[in-house]
Amino acid sequence: MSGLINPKMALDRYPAGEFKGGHHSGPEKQAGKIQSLNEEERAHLLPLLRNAQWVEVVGRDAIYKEFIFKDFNQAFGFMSRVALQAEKMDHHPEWFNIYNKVQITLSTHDCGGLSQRDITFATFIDQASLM
Ligand SMILES: C[C@H](O)[C@H](O)[C@H]1CNC2=NC(N)=NC(=O)C2=N1
Repeated sequence: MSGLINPKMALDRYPAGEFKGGHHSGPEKQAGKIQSLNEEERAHLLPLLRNAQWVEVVGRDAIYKEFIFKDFNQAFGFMSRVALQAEKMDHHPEWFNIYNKVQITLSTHDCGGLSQRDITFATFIDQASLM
């Protein structure tokens, strides 16, 4: 699938929790509360996501992408990889699966919108869809 997020580019620019040039140690570190992405971060990161076929959800600060696999087995293998990573990150997708199709929406409930975690997770999800 062309245009996948280049994980290096996305994470180099904003490794999870560290935003160079920000006013604080990192968007997620302020007072332990996760911060939603600011305008500057969005300006840099959202084009990368759009390039990888993620779309912004209308009426919600969230991103969405649909994945289609050869069959259910492949789809479920993908979902298993994503589920394990979700547990590892303590960051979970909103998703729907019908046979070989997996629809994923990402947003951070703790801040009511997109955070760096969603970017990091989307990058992982794109990689996991290639395996
Ligand atoms: C208690 C638990 O750590 C929190 O509820 C975690 C779990 N997984 C999560 N997943 C997502 N997408 N957003 C969150 O804010 C979130 N918070």
